[in-house]
Amino acid sequence: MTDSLLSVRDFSVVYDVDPPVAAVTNVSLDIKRGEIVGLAGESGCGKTTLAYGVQRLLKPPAVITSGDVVFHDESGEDIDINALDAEQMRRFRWDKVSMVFQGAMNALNPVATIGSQLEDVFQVHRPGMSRAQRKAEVVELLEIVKVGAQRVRSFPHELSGGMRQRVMIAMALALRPQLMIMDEPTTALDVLVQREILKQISQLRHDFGFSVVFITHDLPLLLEISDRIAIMREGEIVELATAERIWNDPQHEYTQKLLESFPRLTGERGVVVR
Ligand SMILES: Nc1ncnc2c1ncn2[C@@H]1O[C@H](COP(=O)(O)OP(=O)(O)OP(=O)(O)O)[C@@H](O)[C@H]1O
Repeated sequence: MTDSLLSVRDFSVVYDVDPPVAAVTNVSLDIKRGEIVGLAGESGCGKTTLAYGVQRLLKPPAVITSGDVVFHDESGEDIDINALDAEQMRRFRWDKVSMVFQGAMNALNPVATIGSQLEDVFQVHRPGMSRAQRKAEVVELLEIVKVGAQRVRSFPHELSGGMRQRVMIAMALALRPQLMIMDEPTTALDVLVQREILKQISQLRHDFGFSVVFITHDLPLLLEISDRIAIMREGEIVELATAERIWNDPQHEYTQKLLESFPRLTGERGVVVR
């Protein structure tokens, strides 16, 4: 089994508008098994387009103009994502790769309990599961993400933003995927709640062994949580290195500028606790 979980080669996406926007240009990236890769860069640099693109989640006017994406499954099989049909892709997305979207916590159905929404995931993707098994899985998930099983009958509005986001993480975790893509998962939350959730994501990946692609414009946050960080600028990855290296010895001028743009990093060393 290879150490690499997802290999992206020469991946490019253009928005076919007038004039066309080259949102992602020739990106190559390997995500290793069990690692957290941060994707950082200013708004509009192409982070979301890249993350959605590799999962074939983009809609017109987006056009993938080049690139290969291969998923190295834990079974040993290599899955060429370009070659999957719509149904295979749909299954792949939840089973192998799951996603926590920007503002996901507001995507919960307001008139259904969180327990029933979690159960739905199993009903759709594990149709052979009994009702009792589904309920047991939901209880376990709520415990894992520290929402607590007693909340199973709560409606989304009865939970805080942080709790709702934990429910979304539980949903993304439900089918035990090998990769979780998180797009600004904590941006809407206050700093303390954000920290707790980050700690938990880090702990969960140790417990379950999945990899994480963590997207945010918040570089200080990525320095804390990531093993490696890819710095994106205008559709290209300009630097990819360990978090330590990005922090202590950034090579690219743009990375240096980006680090300087965060006042909480330019103060005393050691502001970043890893
Ligand atoms: N539907 C679209 N039509 C045309 N251009 C688009 C479309 N969606 C995104 N773009 C452009 O593609 C580029 C990359 O956008 P993208 O949303 O991927 O960046 P991002 O780094 O994720 O930004 P943010 O952090 O604000 O989400 C930007 O220049 C954006 O304006």
